[in-house]
Amino acid sequence: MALASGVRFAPRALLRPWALLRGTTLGRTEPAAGGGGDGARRFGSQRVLVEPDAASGVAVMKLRNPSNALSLELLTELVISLEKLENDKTFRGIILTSDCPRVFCAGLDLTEICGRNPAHCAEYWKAMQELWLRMYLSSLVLVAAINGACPAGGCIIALSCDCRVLADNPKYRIGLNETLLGIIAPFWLKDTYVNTIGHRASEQALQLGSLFPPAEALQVGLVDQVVPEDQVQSTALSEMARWLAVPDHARQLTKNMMRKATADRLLRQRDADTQNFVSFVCRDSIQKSLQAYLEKLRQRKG
Ligand SMILES: CCCCC/C=C\CCC/C=C/CC(=O)SCCNC(=O)CCNC(=O)[C@H](O)C(C)(C)COP(=O)(O)OP(=O)(O)OC[C@H]1O[C@@H](n2cnc3c(N)ncnc32)[C@H](O)[C@@H]1OP(=O)(O)O
Repeated sequence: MALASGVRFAPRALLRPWALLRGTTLGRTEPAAGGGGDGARRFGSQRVLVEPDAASGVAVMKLRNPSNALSLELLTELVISLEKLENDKTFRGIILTSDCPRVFCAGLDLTEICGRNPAHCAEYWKAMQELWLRMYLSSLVLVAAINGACPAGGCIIALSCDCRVLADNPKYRIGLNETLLGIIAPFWLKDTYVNTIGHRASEQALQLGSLFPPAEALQVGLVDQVVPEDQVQSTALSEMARWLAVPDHARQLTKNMMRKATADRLLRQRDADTQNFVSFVCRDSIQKSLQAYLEKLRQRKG
């Protein structure tokens, strides 16, 4: 499997991705609902459903994990689906959206880093880096159709796309709220934020752990459009058409020119970034606050 980073990254899950997917439908195709014609075959896995439309060259990728928390399995399945579409010259764009009601993506799956050993935390963080690198540098046009809450790691997934359309619902807030959980966004999340909304706005939003409701997200430039919920998908398709109207080679080289330095910074320090992450999250104090936070989330439900 070709990796965005070259040769250094080889988490067990990605070396044996199919082992994780035993019993799932990844690799199998089935007719899309209401489809059946050319290009209407969907494929997917337990946690990622892909609805490809060969005629338009656009695939809709739907996340369908509980709360779309980024578990190791979800990260792995996302990378595999992305790679599959990247390698198929039929496709020029992906619309990324959620199949879970009210949540686009809940960010890091905190159960992957709470009560786990350092080796697991390292494997998990490398998978997170890998997904970000692949999305951020993807040659395809990625449009995020954000149809639910989008905190922290969810916001990073959205920021890795080329364009963001957010549903106009005050509950669907978006931003990097790490500081409020007592954790710190690593430099590459910070860089992605700065590249999108600028230095001063990022400085404020990161320190305050701001989660922006739709109108404010639009104002600060975190999203490109805010539309009624039932128009998110159609607006994402219109945005996609606008981006696909540009010749691929020119758009791809320009994207690379804009993003490469940010990605290279992580590639140069990937191991150190992993070590920082692991030593930080494995501290007793951080483990205690993660535990308390997870407990709060579980109780809130009841
Ligand atoms: C100095 C060196 C520094 C080095 C770097 C160090 C650290 C870097 C780490 C930085 C990166 C952090 C990025 C992150 O993503 S942290 C995660 C942040 N995410 C959140 O805070 C979101 C928490 N979730 C929510 O706010 C809500 O769940 C919601 C997304 C708004 C959805 O609300 P609702 O629809 O009401 O769903 P529930 O709240 O009932 O949740 C359902 C279910 O899902 C569980 N859950 C939710 N989020 C997570 C999660 N992120 N991880 C794990 N599990 C989650 C929740 O507990 C419920 O579970 P049960 O059904 O089992 O009860």
